[in-house]
Amino acid sequence: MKNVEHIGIAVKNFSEANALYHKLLGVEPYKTEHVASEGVNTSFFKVGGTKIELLEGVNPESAISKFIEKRGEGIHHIAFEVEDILAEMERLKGEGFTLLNEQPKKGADNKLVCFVHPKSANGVLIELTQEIR
Ligand SMILES: CC[C@@H](C(=O)O)C(=O)SCCNC(=O)CCNC(=O)[C@H](O)C(C)(C)COP(=O)(O)OP(=O)(O)OC[C@H]1O[C@@H](n2cnc3c(N)ncnc32)[C@H](O)[C@@H]1OP(=O)(O)O
Ligand SMILES: [Co+2]
Repeated sequence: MKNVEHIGIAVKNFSEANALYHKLLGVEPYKTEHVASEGVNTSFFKVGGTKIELLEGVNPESAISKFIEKRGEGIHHIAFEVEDILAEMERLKGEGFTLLNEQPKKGADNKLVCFVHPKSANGVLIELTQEIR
């Protein structure tokens, strides 16, 4: 694992949350992206060497909508950047973590991603990300 690539924050109102983080961080999001496969709208803010990813669910089945329904708004996941996602998935499986996808899938911001179940990681949803080269 290289660095914390982003922190994902679940929000109810995307435009209000973007305005708030703009005020908080003093920068505009450098990108917004709809990811249909996850049922989310995302926006990304650069902060130091990492990023904040705001996530809004666009349908009730989205992981973000379910999370907000159960637990309210807030930190949803931590994403770590990896050099070789397949190798890292194998390593984590070997260490007893529960992976939520068998194969890397396309995430936002030009990344391949894989999630680790929060129940196998002290209640924290972990995302592995590898840049698509
Ligand atoms: C935009 C793409 C990508 C990127 O490029 O960055 C993203 O970040 S997408 C982000 C959204 N996508 C995902 O989160 C995909 C992975 N998540 C899942 O597969 C599911 O959300 C889940 C983690 C398996 C939970 O789904 P499910 O079991 O259907 O939901 P429940 O509501 O029943 O939850 C079960 C249990 O887990 C707790 N939970 C759920 N989400 C989280 C979380 N983010 N962090 C910590 N705990 C979480 C939930 O509270 C339930 O616990 P109990 O109530 O104790 O049973
Ligand atoms: Co993410």
